[in-house]
Amino acid sequence: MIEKRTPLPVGEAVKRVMDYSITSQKEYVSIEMTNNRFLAEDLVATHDVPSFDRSPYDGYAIRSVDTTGGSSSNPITLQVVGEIGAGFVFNGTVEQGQVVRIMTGAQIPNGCDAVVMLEVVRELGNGNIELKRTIKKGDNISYQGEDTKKGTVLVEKGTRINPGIVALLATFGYSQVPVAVKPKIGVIATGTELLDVDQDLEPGRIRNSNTHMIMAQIDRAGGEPIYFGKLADDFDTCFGAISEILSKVDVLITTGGVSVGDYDYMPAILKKLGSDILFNKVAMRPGSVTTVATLGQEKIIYGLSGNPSACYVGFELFVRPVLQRAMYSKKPHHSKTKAILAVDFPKPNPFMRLVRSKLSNEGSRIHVAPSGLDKSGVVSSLSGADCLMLLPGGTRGYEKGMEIDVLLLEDQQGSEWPWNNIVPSYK
Ligand SMILES: Nc1nc2c(c(=O)[nH]1)N[C@H]1C(S)=C(S)[C@@H](COP(=O)(O)OP(=O)(O)OC[C@H]3O[C@@H](n4cnc5c(N)ncnc54)[C@H](O)[C@@H]3O)O[C@H]1N2
Ligand code: MOO
Ligand SMILES: [Mg+2]
Repeated sequence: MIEKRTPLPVGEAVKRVMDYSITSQKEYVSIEMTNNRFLAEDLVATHDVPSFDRSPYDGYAIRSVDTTGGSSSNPITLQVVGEIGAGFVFNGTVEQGQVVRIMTGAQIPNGCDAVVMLEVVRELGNGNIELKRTIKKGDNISYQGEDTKKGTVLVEKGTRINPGIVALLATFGYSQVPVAVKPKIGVIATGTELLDVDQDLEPGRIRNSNTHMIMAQIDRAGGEPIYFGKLADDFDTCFGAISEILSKVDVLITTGGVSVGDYDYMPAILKKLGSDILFNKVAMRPGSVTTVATLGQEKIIYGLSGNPSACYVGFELFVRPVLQRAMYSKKPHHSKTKAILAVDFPKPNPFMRLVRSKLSNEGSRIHVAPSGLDKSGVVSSLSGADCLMLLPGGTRGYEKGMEIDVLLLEDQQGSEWPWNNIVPSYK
């Protein structure tokens, strides 16, 4: 008799894994290694930027009062008393009728309150310049602190570091940066049919693609995969290997063997391990057989489906947010947005469908279409997928032109909780 499983709504299943959290420690890494890592502390401005008033142009630093009344019919002559490039400071104070030749980035000399660009003055060749206009106080000055003020929290702990954040880290002198330690995730494939990537095809057998895909997904999510190879569908072999791996990692992902087939040993292995099953059936397609179990307070075991598309979706929904939150992210889930359905989905389905899809700009609207064949066992639809359509179940199907929700796979912003208010559209 086949065991009866009760399907859990997708949001409820995600909530169950999120209730069981893991947390990363902090480590310091050199700034060159920080792109895509997660900040383990708030990034606070340790000084004003710029830290001194400076020139945004190549030109002359002047006293605006000296240009009063200046015009094409009343040119003003001023005396050049110095010259500074970026990195140099003019010593002394600029007096009435004097200017300093100044280059972009150099500190404004004492006494000056504006800059005129090189293009608007005439060099008279005798150490003087001529100016045919009146300049206002403050013209062409980048003031101290106009970019950012000392003490401002510029980036919150838990934010994924991007090139702009790297620029801030450098600006404030962080040569060693506090980041979250990457969670280490064990990955293992089960399936007697599986060949290694470098093996030739044999009758009835396929190459193991799932673990390689998942390791790339772990990397994309900011974690560190540890590959434990593949196992044949044999209870004792799988039980022994999985028990041993669990002593080495806090999170283990297995693929295959979670359904009800004769060689699907994961349910029995999880039982013998004494794990608590958070769920073993989710009201979603693909990935309905996705199983998540916990062992004590410390370990999570993900039994992802063997079917490639189901495996992929199971990771993005249930593993990724756990990794992101372990690294202090406040927005650990994929972000959700609206798009216009570009094709019909006439077939109703009792479960929510998560269709691997691609967005495109059509005029002013964003359209979404499947990125390939919408079947759980399909691998080719994954390469072009940048989002998952969310088509709630129990409807009479979906029609081209309807506005639907999609989860963005490549978006770095993330969301706090995308699983509310997913509105089913009706024909
Ligand atoms: N009688 C029923 N049969 C099935 C049900 C069901 O409810 N009743 N569920 C179906 C659904 S839905 C899914 S999804 C699959 C889940 O299968 P398993 O997780 O048990 O995975 P396997 O049986 O091991 O393999 C399924 C499929 O995937 C291929 N596979 C497995 N591992 C890999 C890998 N590492 N790389 C690439 N492809 C892999 C495998 O060869 C099979 O074709 O069960 C349905 N059946
Ligand atoms: O659980 Mo299966 O992935 O629905 O096809
Ligand atoms: Mg199976």
